[in-house]
Amino acid sequence: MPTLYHIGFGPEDLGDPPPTLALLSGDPQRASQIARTKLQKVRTLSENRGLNSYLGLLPSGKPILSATSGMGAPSLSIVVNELVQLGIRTIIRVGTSGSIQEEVPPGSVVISKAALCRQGAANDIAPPEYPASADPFLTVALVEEARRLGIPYALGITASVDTFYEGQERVGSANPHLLRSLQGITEEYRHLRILNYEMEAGTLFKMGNVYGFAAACVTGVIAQRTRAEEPLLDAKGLAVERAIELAVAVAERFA
Ligand SMILES: O=P(O)(O)O[C@H]1O[C@H](CO)[C@@H](O)[C@H]1O
Ligand SMILES: O=c1cc[nH]c(=O)[nH]1
Repeated sequence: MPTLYHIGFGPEDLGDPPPTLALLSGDPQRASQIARTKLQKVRTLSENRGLNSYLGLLPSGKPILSATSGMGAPSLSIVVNELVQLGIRTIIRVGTSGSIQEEVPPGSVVISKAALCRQGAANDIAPPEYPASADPFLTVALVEEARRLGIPYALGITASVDTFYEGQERVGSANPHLLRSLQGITEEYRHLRILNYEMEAGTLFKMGNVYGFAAACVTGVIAQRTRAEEPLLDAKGLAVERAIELAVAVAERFA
């Protein structure tokens, strides 16, 4: 098999034994942070299109990938498809999200057991009503590690949508008109006990169920939508560090 077109590396780049688990960040800087701070003997596989991918060893010596999905489901779907073609069988999304519940504070993490998947790309993979559910074993492991490490977490349902502004009911943006169908949607989701907004988990979960790989998602909470629309940069560092620490601890158990 040649180099995969978008991710920019192929089977011959993966070493022996090749990794079967990938930590997948939306942000290439986070993929790099994971590699730099948590892995040993790191090799940059590609920085094609900003889809930075790193191969490295966990402290136990097991190889994993730290890769980038880019923002949103279309980009994630391409990266995940190509990673699975290369033999990846476990994917943990390490992301950021905005809380819509008062009791899920910035700086904490959300472990998604399933997603409300309002994402167009996912409809090319399975019907809208197909379950966007996370792998139960990975998800329980994330909860166990959060408890062991003393990381504040919430376990629940995530809303995965296609847009950061309109789809997450942000009104203070360049768009002067929020569709009537989106006005009040956050309040409705709050009553449905959805915890947070982000932009990839639902499609990742559906892909996991259809393709037959294990998928999970942990996101650091960087916005409190019960109070404001803007991301809180002061909370971001800790939230992301916690999400990374959890994902790496679970990777040790599943790689
Ligand atoms: O921080 P990442 O992993 O990119 O995740 C979140 O951040 C981006 C929006 O700011 C979207 O990709 C959303 O899902
Ligand atoms: O509010 C937020 C924060 C991060 N990512 C999102 O998609 N929404």
